[in-house]
Amino acid sequence: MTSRRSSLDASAAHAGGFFLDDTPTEEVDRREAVLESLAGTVRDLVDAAIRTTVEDEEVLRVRDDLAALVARLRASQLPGPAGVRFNADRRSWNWGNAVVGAANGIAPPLRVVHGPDGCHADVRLGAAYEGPPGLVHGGVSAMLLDHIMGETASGRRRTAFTGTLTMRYRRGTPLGPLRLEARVVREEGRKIFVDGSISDAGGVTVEAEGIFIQPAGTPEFPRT
Ligand SMILES: CCCCCCCCCCCCCC(=O)SCCNC(=O)CCNC(=O)[C@H](O)C(C)(C)COP(=O)(O)OP(=O)(O)OC[C@H]1O[C@@H](n2cnc3c(N)ncnc32)[C@H](O)[C@@H]1OP(=O)(O)O
Repeated sequence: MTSRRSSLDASAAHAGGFFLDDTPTEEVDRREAVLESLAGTVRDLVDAAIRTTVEDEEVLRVRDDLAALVARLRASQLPGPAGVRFNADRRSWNWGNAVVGAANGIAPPLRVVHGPDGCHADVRLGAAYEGPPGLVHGGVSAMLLDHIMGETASGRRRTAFTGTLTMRYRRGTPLGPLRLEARVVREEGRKIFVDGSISDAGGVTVEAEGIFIQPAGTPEFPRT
């Protein structure tokens, strides 16, 4: 088995909280597709584990099989979290991210679409995201909005951290298909004010207002 650490870790040089990594875009794309397919199966596993009704003995056999699979993946590991990396092409990848991480089986994952008036994402949340019966956990709603609003503030050209996030839960958000939207309302110096929402087929379920801050001294790139 080939270890990826040599190219995806040793080449990385720390740069302002992000990692400049010299892995060629083609190799990043290939590895991402492989990890993404694994994460999809892990996601399916999480849902299956929550909803299984098979007998106890079978659950315990599956547990043992899974422990053996985990040991195979542990044969070669990064020393810590995956971090955020980018290369000279400005191809960035954050495979462990809690919301969009391609390798993260507990990320929904959100696929954020950047448009001229803001960002949106369509997502289907299943049993793993339940809070009240049949409804999305309020913290999950906040997490997803935090991410899409942060990405909107960032605009793929600067770093923007959440300073303040205010949520208004108008009604329960049902598990199932949902749309998230976010847009920049205004900017004041390093502060970026962003509105966001989650909707189901019946309209808005959660509204949010956020103040995102571009940390002092961090670079701003031209829009792509
Ligand atoms: C190319 C790159 C692409 C990158 C893509 C990445 C996309 C990722 C998307 C990820 C999305 C996920 C996102 C996440 O999950 S981000 C993770 C969650 N957030 C954090 O961990 C942030 C922690 N906090 C900090 O790091 C600092 O406190 C920050 C950076 C926020 C400000 O520290 P800084 O030292 O810079 O601040 P300053 O004192 O110079 O003040 C500057 C101005 O800001 C105003 N202010 C300060 N604090 C707050 C506040 N809390 N609310 C409202 N306003 C605040 C302040 O009054 C002042 O205003 P004014 O007096 O000038 O009017």
